[in-house]
Amino acid sequence: MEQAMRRHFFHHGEEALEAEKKHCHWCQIRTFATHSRYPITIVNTEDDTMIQPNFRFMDDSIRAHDIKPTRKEFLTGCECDEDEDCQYSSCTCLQDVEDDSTDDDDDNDGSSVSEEGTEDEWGNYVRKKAYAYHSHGARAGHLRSKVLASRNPIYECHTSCACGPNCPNRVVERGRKLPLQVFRTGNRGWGVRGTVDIKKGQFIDKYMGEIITAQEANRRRAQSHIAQRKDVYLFALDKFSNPDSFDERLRGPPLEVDGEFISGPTRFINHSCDPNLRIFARVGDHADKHIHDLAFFAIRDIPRGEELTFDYVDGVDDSDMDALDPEKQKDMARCLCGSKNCRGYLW
Ligand SMILES: C[S@@+](CC[C@H](N)C(=O)[O-])C[C@H]1O[C@@H](n2cnc3c(N)ncnc32)[C@H](O)[C@@H]1O
Repeated sequence: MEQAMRRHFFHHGEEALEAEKKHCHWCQIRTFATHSRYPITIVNTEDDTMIQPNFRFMDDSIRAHDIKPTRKEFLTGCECDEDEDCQYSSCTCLQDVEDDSTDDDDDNDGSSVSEEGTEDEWGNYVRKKAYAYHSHGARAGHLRSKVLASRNPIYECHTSCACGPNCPNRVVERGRKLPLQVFRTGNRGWGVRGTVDIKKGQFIDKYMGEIITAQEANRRRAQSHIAQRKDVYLFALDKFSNPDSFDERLRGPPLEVDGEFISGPTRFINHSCDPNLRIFARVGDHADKHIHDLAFFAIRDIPRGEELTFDYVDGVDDSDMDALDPEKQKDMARCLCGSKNCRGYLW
């Protein structure tokens, strides 16, 4: 680690080393557009281990050649005149929001949240807020508690919309706004932490990787030398999968994201049975539901330096009690999250 770091800092300014630079993780993260404001750092104070050399840092997912972009004529966006309008149920980007009922007091950020067409106590018409975020004060742009506690998808405005880049409903679209550190843990390989305090509801980053078909994902599972462990890097984009959908791309087996060899820092986030993050499906253009984003948000305040974790089996019923069966335990991976409510096994 020390040697590779010295090589990077003292030699990778030289032109002749292009081939070597391509494989240097520090050079890869330096190319990120956000590098100067929100850098990714890599540290190892535990041992001499390096991140595997065949891993490549990227700041967005890449689509496999056989995954065609949606045809232009199917792309649609909202036609809101003012950016501010994109918080309300009248914004067409929010037409599929499932639960846009009034929010709880805990989330009251001082703005009006009410049923559409109702009047407030002063007789003013109040529009129904439908977007997922707080709009005012210190929590502006943070996910509301009600959404955080749900497994609902997040619908955002995007490049085909009439609203501008500063529209409040473009939090994931605007990208990561936090410096993150990939660090060597004492017992679980690499992990990730924030180098600043993180607030409940704050967007962390997307899970990135190669977006591939289900067939290709299965081929990679079968080929992987870590066999069933390959699953830990493959995320199915199945939030909108529906055998009855009129969109054939939602009827078939979903696309998957493989972050094992090409990904961003979130690929190094470890599991905890008492996690501080959760993944949400995020949609921009409604014609791209089959290729939705996977966005990490903080589910509680996280002080700087605390390891970021999510529950690898969040929402999956583990009631078959395999973890109590000594025979099955032999094939299971022991969980080292150290939390009080640890289930004992990862899978
Ligand atoms: C997605 S990777 C996370 C990054 C990984 N630590 C690394 O060094 O590349 C998942 C792997 O990390 C390890 N891991 C993650 N959470 C763990 C936990 N709570 N207990 C034990 N191992 C864990 C397991 O080896 C798992 O297969």
